[in-house]
Amino acid sequence: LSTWSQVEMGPPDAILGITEAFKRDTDPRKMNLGAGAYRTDDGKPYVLNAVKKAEELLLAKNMDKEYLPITGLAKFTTAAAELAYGADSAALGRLAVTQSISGTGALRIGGAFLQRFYKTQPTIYLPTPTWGNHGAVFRDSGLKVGSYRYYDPSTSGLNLSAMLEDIRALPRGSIVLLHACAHNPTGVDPTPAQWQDILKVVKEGQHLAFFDMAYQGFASGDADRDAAALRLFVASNSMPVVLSQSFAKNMGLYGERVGTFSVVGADTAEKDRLLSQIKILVRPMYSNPPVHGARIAAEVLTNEQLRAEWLDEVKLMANRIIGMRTALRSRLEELGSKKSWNHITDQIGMFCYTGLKPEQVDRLTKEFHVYLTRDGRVSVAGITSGNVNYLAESIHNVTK
Ligand SMILES: Cc1[nH+]cc(COP(=O)(O)O)c(CN[C@@H](CCC(=O)O)C(=O)O)c1O
Repeated sequence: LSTWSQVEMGPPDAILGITEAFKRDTDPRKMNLGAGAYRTDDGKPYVLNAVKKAEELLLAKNMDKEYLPITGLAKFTTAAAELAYGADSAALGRLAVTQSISGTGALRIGGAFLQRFYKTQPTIYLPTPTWGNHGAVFRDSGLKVGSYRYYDPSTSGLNLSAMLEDIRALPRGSIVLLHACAHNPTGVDPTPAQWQDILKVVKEGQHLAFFDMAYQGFASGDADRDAAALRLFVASNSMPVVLSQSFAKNMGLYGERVGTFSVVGADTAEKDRLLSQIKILVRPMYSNPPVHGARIAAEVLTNEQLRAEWLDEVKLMANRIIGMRTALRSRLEELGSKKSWNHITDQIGMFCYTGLKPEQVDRLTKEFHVYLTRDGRVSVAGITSGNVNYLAESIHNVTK
């Protein structure tokens, strides 16, 4: 009898498993609208020019491969924090920031940190729906996981009153996870005025705001605009704020795993204490982070020319996605679809929450070779001018 005979076969990942199924499909019409990874209009992954130039500059420097400090490359974490909080933010001087293994790693450090230092047996409350991996990351961090209402299927928009009601009802001092911009999977973001309402109830409940910012710049094409909610909460200085930041999408550094986790401290002395404990937590987790991606991101963020080019490319990616939203919606309307598709262009960021039912998704995949997650989420980045008509016809066929 093998040592591992009791180990069962686990299910494929709800998101990453879609790409595996897509790769197995041999039909030439196949489309991968699963994982949130940017594709150009010819359907290819995109390595930003700013990133390529940064790598050339790095190569010329003949750098060594020594260990980074536990909290990573300071040149990167400093620049990344400024990007997120704003270069003029009063919080920067008292911010405990560490490099992380992209956004997922930042969430995991955050979960572990809060489990160890934030009250006893804390619960984190996630929007309904939320990114498919959030629950597992925080459960595996030892947190209890709850939820609050967020999306309104009847309007394909935000159910603000329900969200505020649920947050008001949370136990005092709960952890509330908030998507800073480009909500995944719905693409539904609160307006600036709605963020003010959310701030008010988080403050009243003395809750901790855990911002997950995985798409800064990618949502609106404007990095400052996409960070507005985070900066609003930090500037209010009225509740604890922590942030997980990812450069996977906005810098195209997916596989380089580049991100940060940060805690806003009360002052520099507190920042030092926080950092000392984050180091003690990270050291036995993975000791220190990968160097190459952080060097690329630091180069792009601190070299004026590369930074400007990068911001142009982020806007280019965001605009291509917005263009595909418009093309898909108008094609569906041209086909005479009786359903309302306004939400396709009202929603923002990488994803469109189509409202397709799981059985309609199954038909899209089986009959039309269109791959997307069963909740009906479409990664708009996978849509191109070459396949948008076929996609519209396929969706029309399963929703008639
Ligand atoms: C909200 C959110 N937070 C964190 C992450 C973590 O990303 P990373 O920096 O690579 O660790 C992602 C990626 N989610 C998209 C990418 C694939 C994945 O699920 O992972 C997605 O939902 O498709 C998010 O959508």
